[in-house]
Amino acid sequence: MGSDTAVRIIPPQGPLRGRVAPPGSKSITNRALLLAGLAAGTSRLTGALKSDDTRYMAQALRDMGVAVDEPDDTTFVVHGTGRLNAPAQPLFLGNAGTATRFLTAAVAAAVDGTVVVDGDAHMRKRPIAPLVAALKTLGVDIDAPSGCPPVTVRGRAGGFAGGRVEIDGGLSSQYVSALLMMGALGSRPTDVVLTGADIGAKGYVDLTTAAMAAFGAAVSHPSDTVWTVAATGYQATDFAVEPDASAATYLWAAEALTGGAIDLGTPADAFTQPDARAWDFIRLFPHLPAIIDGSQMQDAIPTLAVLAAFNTTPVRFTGIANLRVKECDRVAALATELSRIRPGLGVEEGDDLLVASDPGLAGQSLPTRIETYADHRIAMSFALAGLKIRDITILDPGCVAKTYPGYWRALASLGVELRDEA
Ligand SMILES: O=C(O)C1=C[C@@H](OP(=O)(O)O)[C@@H](O)[C@H](O)C1
Ligand SMILES: C=C(OP(=O)(O)O)C(=O)O
Repeated sequence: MGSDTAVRIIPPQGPLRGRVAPPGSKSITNRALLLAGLAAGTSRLTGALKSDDTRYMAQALRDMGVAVDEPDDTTFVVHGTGRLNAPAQPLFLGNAGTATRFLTAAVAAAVDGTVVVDGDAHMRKRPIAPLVAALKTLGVDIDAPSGCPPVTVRGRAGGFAGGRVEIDGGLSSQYVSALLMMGALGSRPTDVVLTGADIGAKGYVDLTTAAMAAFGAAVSHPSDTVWTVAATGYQATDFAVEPDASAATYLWAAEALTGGAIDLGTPADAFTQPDARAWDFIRLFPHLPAIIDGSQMQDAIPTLAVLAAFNTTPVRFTGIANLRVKECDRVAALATELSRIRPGLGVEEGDDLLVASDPGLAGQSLPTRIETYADHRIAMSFALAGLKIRDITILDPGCVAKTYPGYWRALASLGVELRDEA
């Protein structure tokens, strides 16, 4: 499905039942790919996600001389050499925040030569200045004149001494993760010190340190705001990627909305990713609480916001300011598209999103063409509205390829009828 297509969701007659395993975690796949690429030796990553975001990471590694084989749909075999070559061209990373932020730091310590880290028009609007400033304090020769990609890094493999680096992770926890993964490449230990506002979704930093440990790194966390990374480098290893918790939220919500039973193959409490917390709310549907703090499960907010439209009482989402610097301004997109379904259904109040909620929406015909802003999560979450409301059409459905290329097939396999439209 290309960007000029659309898909209309036909609400199913009854509960959705069946088995759908979500794909591998984007966050974990991109950490594991990078760490495998930085290690000397062969690492086999199984259960991995193959999607736009992970293909950009894999291709960037290939562009820097790392052989990455793909023996099947869920496996990457990475042949690291312990160093990355300067690429002949800028690294093009689409709109993959993880790949862009993680590689910006890693290439400074692993490449001898100039690397331009770049992305598409959306990525060129996503801030990276705090990470660039932090890398400068470590002596890295780096520029990002617009404060967003493209970033030019003049790397010095073997030249990173480690030391102390301060970072404000208020806009993105990915800056913290990027510095941590770079930290193990120093000649001395690195202290990553958090300043400023608290980081959203600290759980992503935990995912980073867990992946680093699997590839032989040693990270201690002596206080809430400090991580110390030993100068170990990375060791190749075989690594199993867990399923994607953010992808799971759409399936949990589809189950809740239709009163169905979808077997994901992984119980909610088995995920280590932050978005799995959304289950604690989804299972309360249609009695979601009046206020939901989204700060620790940000990528699940589109799912919860669409679910909230069918709740018995209104829901205010707080702690979501940095949803404004994701693939699109998700606070604005959610308010606009909910209100396209019914005026006033979603309202922005400062950085909060207020969802008016109306269980009576279910069963109505409300012809609506949902703009998706090239944002996979807007497409996937509004498809859920189409399970209950007739004549919901999702524009640019192909944008789900960023993290869940099989999403529409998964819905179809559960019996949801999808009609392609122009
Ligand atoms: O570290 C990660 O894997 C991610 C961190 C979060 O981003 P921010 O840290 O930019 O909020 C999340 O939204 C993104 O999808 C994945
Ligand atoms: C914010 C997201 O992605 P990223 O920052 O990795 O591009 C996301 O997947 O919702």
